[in-house]
Amino acid sequence: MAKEDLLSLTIEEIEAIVEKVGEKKYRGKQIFQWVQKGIKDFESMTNISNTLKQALHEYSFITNVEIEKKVISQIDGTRKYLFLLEDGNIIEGVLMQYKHGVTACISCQVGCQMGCSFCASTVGGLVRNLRAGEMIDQILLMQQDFGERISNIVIMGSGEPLHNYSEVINFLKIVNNENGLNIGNRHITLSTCGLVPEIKKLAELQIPINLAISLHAPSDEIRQKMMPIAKKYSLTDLINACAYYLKKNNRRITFEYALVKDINDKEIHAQQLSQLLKGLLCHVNLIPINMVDETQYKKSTQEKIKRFQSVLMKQGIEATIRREMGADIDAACGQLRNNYINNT
Ligand SMILES: C[S@@+](CC[C@H](N)C(=O)[O-])C[C@H]1O[C@@H](n2cnc3c(N)ncnc32)[C@H](O)[C@@H]1O
Ligand code: SF4
Repeated sequence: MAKEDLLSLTIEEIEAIVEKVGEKKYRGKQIFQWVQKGIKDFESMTNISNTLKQALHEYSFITNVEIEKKVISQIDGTRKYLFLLEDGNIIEGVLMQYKHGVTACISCQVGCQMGCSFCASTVGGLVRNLRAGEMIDQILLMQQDFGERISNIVIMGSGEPLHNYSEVINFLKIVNNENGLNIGNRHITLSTCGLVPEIKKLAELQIPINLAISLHAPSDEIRQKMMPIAKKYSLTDLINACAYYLKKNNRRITFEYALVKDINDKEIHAQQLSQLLKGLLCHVNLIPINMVDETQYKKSTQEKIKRFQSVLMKQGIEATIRREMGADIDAACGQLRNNYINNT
């Protein structure tokens, strides 16, 4: 039997293991509390008997991610981390300090298969999915390193969360548990490039997380040039899935729109976008595109971005311009990892 990763399991799943080896069910909760505190060895679990520790050794292990490198912004204290997984793979995480608390941005896959033309995370393709425990450990490590409670999570590092659906759902269950990190669903944002069937599946679960859709284009034609997923699902399919999500959850959806010079940043594009989103309970987050070595895209000017915003606002679509965090350590998402891999 393959050993189970305790950090990837819910209390109920650990209870099942504990009962299988003839111990009392409540021990499951105690073990969950230890692993979710970041304890990595069974010996430190002081309220667990030696017999149970022996059984845990036999049937399970605890994920152990390590910090490989850390860069701290001199401007706003934003921290970028490279994490080393047990199989030698490298992923990225970011910690940002806001007035309303500390936010952790985590990865959900090593690399990404989706092939968006502006994104550094997809350059080497998808290596593998992360387990829920590997997502939890990124948060535990950043929290430990920073010394303050992380109150918000964004699943916006490398990878497409809805392409690693079941482990991401497990992660949401675990991170929300009051015996563990206890981060409320309303403080969690899941960002997706728009996998339509999975958006509908997620809608059915009615978990009150924030959903962000990486839209980036007002028409199928432009979106297909930027994001291969747009060839599989049209904007009509995507917007219908969002409407279904809203019907089930009644929580405002965020649309992310990275402005690229001359590609999607003209007034006509803002008009088209307003038409597309009319009537939806939503908010548009305008992002100056981060330039990635591997692509030819250029940033729109601040003036153009402001004009784009004002067209949306005039049409009644709420829009904000994302504040850049850690501008001095600004490596676009996935870029830090790529540079590291290329130079080692
Ligand atoms: C790296 S993705 C991970 C989550 C998910 N795969 C998605 O696409 O939403 C997080 C966000 O970063 C955006 N992004 C990726 N590359 C970017 C770039 N070069 N400049 C600005 N935003 C970028 C994505 O479009 C997405 O909105
Ligand atoms: S933007 Fe998201 S979906 Fe697209 S390649 Fe990057 S990580 Fe993958």
